[in-house]
Amino acid sequence: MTLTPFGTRLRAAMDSRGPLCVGIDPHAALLAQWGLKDDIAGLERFSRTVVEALAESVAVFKPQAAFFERFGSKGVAVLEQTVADARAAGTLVVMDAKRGDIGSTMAAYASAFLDPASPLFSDALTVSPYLGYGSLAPAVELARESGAGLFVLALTSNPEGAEVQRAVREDGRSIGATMLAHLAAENAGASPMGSFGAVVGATLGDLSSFDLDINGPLLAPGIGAQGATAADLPAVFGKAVRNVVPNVSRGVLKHGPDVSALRDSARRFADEIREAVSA
Ligand SMILES: O=C(O)c1cc(=O)[nH]c(=O)n1[C@@H]1O[C@H](COP(=O)(O)O)[C@@H](O)[C@H]1O
Repeated sequence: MTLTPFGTRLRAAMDSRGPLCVGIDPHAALLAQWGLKDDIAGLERFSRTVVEALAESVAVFKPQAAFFERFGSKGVAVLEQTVADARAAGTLVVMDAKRGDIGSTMAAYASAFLDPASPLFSDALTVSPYLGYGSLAPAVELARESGAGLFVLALTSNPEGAEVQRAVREDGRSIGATMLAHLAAENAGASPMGSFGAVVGATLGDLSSFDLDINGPLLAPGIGAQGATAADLPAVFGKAVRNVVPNVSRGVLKHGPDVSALRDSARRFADEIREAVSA
């Protein structure tokens, strides 16, 4: 089965729903705050509530796999159901599993998340290129084949990322800039945009020294709990802001379990983003 390329599907979703991506991050502290137990039933209720509240309004959900994996196989079953429910409701799913390995093993990670026959098949997957961008080739190949996408960690939102990502190579280019250049090459010629995105934190301040014009999506975590705001987006991303998919997890999720409070919060973020991006 081959889907329409992820970049095309994402652009359509961004145009019709706005670009907001809500993270499904069932932190133990959030389960407690929602009055749920830190167990499978709590995890299941949390995830179902987020999908029911927001599946019709947001472009993308990004479930964070670790919060499900910590419950073992039953947690992974909830993750599968969450992905299936979200996709059945017409919302794109970016699986945040941050996979990255030597090529032969990367092929197995790719088939786990990017093969349409897999129970965990998602529209896109977050991947780490720090075993070398080339080690991601099996994932790039399978994504092209199935119509899925990737988000490659380029400039992450956390302060610790700089020691790797801003390190400068012999050719004078930073590692982060090199990842962006690889993605631009991957997306060359794609229209309306390619399926190979970069993760670039909204927390990073002025990024005008980086070429963010990769003809692909820029997943931008950091709004809300990590301190960035929607109003920061134009200053951080410049002209590339049109391709930004801002992610908010705790900033929205803390308003649950009340469905209308979750919806109001996501709507507020979406409005702020629209205002900032169109200004
Ligand atoms: O790949 C990611 O999604 C990611 C990359 C990054 O640089 N920073 C980052 O925060 N994330 C993820 O984005 C989400 C941010 O969550 P909040 O800080 O609660 O909005 C978490 O699931 C992080 O794992």
